[in-house]
Parts: sequence; C-alpha cells; structure tokens
Amino acid sequence: MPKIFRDPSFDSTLDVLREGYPFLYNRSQRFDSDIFQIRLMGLPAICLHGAEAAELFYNPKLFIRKGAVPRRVQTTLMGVDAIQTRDNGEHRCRKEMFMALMGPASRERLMSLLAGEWQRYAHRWEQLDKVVLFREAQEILCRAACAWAEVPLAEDEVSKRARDFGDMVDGFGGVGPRHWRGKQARSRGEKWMRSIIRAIRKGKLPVREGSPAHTVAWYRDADGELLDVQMAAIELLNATRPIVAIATYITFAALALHEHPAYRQLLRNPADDYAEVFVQEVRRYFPFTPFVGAIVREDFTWHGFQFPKGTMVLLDVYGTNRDERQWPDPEVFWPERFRQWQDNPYDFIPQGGGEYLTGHRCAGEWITIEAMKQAVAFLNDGIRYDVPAQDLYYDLTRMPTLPASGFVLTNVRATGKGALAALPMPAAGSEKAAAMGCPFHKG
Ligand code: HEM
Repeated sequence: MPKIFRDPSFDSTLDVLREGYPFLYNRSQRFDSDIFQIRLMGLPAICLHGAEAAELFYNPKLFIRKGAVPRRVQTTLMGVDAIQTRDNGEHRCRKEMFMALMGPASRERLMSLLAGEWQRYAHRWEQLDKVVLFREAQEILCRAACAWAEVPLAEDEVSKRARDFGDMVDGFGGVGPRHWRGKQARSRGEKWMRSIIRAIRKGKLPVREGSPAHTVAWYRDADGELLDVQMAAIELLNATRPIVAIATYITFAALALHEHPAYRQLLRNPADDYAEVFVQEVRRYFPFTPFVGAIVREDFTWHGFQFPKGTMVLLDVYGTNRDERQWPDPEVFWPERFRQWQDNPYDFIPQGGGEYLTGHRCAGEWITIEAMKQAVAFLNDGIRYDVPAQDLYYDLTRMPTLPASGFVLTNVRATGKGALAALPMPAAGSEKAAAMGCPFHKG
C-alpha cells in the first residue's frame, strides 16, 4: 500500500488562512503528489489535486456533503443547511428546482435585464469623476438579479442590498470584523427574503409562475412539504446572491483587458466568438473559489490509498485550474488554450466539476459565463475609459481576493455600441453536455 504524504505541521488551520489560495497547490507540488494529508481544525483531512482526483471527488457514491461545510462558511456565504450540504434524493430534488431556473428563456431574461442596466449605468458614469467598477458592477448585478427573481427592490435599498450580497461572499474567508460583517449581512438578507416568501404565500406579492421567487416559494421538497420559510429564504438568496458575486469575475476581466490590450481587437471580430475563450481563461487564471470539501461516505481505496468513512476530503480548485499536465504555463494568461479544451468536466473546475443534477456543480455556471461575456463586450465596445494609476494588486492570501482599488475607471464615455442586447443562446446539440444535465443543452 503506498504511503500518503503528511504535512509536517501539527495543524494547518492557520496556514490555510496565512497562505490563502495556493495552500493546497503548494503542497501538491512540494510532495509531487495528487494526494496528501493535513490536519485541519484538529482532524485529519485528505487533500486531492488534479483532474483524476476531481473525478473521484465528484463521484456521489463515494462522498457526502453533510458535515463538510464549516459553520463559518454556512453563516456567511451559503446559509445554514442549504442545498450545498444536502445529499442523495434530497439534494437531487432541490437541485432540480435550481436547474429549472437556468433554462434558455430564464437566462435570456436575465441577460436582457443586465444589458439595460449596463446601458443606464454607462450614461450615469459619464457624469462622474471616477467609477469603481467592482462596486458599480455589484449594483448592476443586484438590480438585474432582483428584477429577474421578482424580488422587489426599492431604489433607496439598492446600494445597501448590493453591499450585503457582497459582504456575504467576502465574509467566508475572513476572520474578525470581515466575518462578522458577512454574518450581519446574511442575517439582514435572510430576514428580507423571509418577508418576501411570506408575502408570496399569503398572496400579497404577485409573482409570475416560473420566476425564481415563485419557484422557491412554492417548491416542495423530497418529502412533499413546502420548504419552511427560513429555508426558502436561504435558497432564494442562493439564487440571487451569487449573481452579484459575478462582479468579482467582471473586475478581473477588466484587469485582463487592461493588462493585455491586444485581446481587444480579437474580441471585436464578429466571425469569432473570442469572448468565450477569453472569459474561460479569466475563470481559470484568476482566483475565486480556493477549494471544496466533502466527507467519505463509506471506506474505500483509490490507487492503494485508504479513504476511511467520515474523513474530510478537500479538492484543490485553485490548483487544479493551474495543473501543468492540462494547462501548460499556467501562470500565463492565454485564452487561446481553450480552443483545444475538450470540455472535460474535471480538469477545469472554477465553479466545481462533475454533473449538474446529480452532483454539486454550480447551478449558475452558464449564467456566469453569459454575464461575463456580456460585460466584456460592454467594457470593450460599450464605453471608452481611462485607467488611472491605482493599486491593481490582488493578494492571494486574502480569500476572496480582488484588485485592491476595485478597478477605477475615469473619463467614461458611452459609445452607444457594444453587444448589449441579450446574447444569443448557444445551439443545442452536445450529447455529452446533455448527459451531464447541462442547462445549455436542454432544448
Ligand atoms: C461568481 C461566480 C460563481 C462562482 C465562482 C461559483 C462557485 C461555485 C462553487 C465552487 C460551487 C460548489 C461546487 C461544489 O460544491 O462542488 C457552487 C455551487 C452553487 N452555485 Fe455557484 N458560483 C458562481 C455563480 C453562481 C450563480 C450565478 C448561481 C445562481 C444564480 C450559483 C448558484 C449555485 C448553487 C445553487 C450552488 C449549489 C449547487 C449544489 O450544491 O448542488 N452560483 N458555486
């Protein structure tokens, strides 16, 4: 039986916070191994890296999620006992609810709401001395997400709600005030969503059938019961809050355009969907999710390594996206690499891997890609702007991270151009994607 490499540190909890994103990647390189063991919060944890290990991790017969997500992440990022922590039929049923919101017509509606907001903000920015793109993108995404979900949002609430959505995400990797801010934001957000669920159920808030608010409010769980109001509030937040989180990727996309202006011309070629490979490279190159966790369902052995029942297992998301076996020169920003990519569900996992319906892969991946492509078209053609001297450094020891300035634009002029109309939906057809439950390919 091969011996598993063990990190010599007695407990790595503080090292994870100190080293941030590259913590697992550094060790997989140091041990030259896709599998090694650490201790986290006093308990052993098996760490996995790379596509083959990701395939193992996303086998739902081998792992469960109940007990895998630390309380501090549940009380900020995702909500306590939400879909991310569910298994088996209970998870599948809840995931069907989320995937029902991701069909072509629903996505098209969101993209068209977003297009209108970018346009409106472009004119507003013309009057401002400077614009912090990250903050403005959060507001744009918040307005569109609420309108799409049919969650009422008063004008004077916009910046507060957008900030709260952002703080829930920002709180997951923080300690002290940052974590506390995330918890406060979540508790305000859940209270808000509880009032909406109650109003819908009492018939006081009319919402369209099929809209996210209606779907979540009237969804019946695997046991045939309506979700309790608190759980429905959490899941309605899970359908809206991550849309606002796309602001992080949009800010990184702006940074990529700034650092690699040569791509601007390629993105303008109507004969080539260059935006697709560009945003995929943004999702690969820039850090967002560091790792994901699961618990071993029953004892099993993989390549001779033992996985005892109940052990925590961490999959290195950040490092798998820069695994040299699949991504040569991983520290080079090079969108063309995606021209050859085989659409493998395990080697590129910025939003999780494996299958959508039977696994925990991100329900909103296709929304994310489409919203990013639209934002890149807007930044490239919908406005002209200057990028003044500012601190664009993003700190890999901070999770989540962002260019320190939030990406400041000055002298913004709206061009009236840019691919701001809703993007055409990709054609149906890929059998592989359909088999994986990809919402792009559901007719
Ligand atoms: C900002 C971009 C986003 C990132 C980086 C991201 C990342 C992730 C990751 C890493 C997971 C967990 C995968 C796993 O546990 O194995 C996840 C799950 C999830 N995401 Fe996203 N996500 C994003 C956007 C979205 C959007 C736009 C939505 C919906 C509108 C969404 C809804 C969900 C849901 C519901 C889950 C739970 C899936 C499950 O447990 O089955 N996400 N996301």
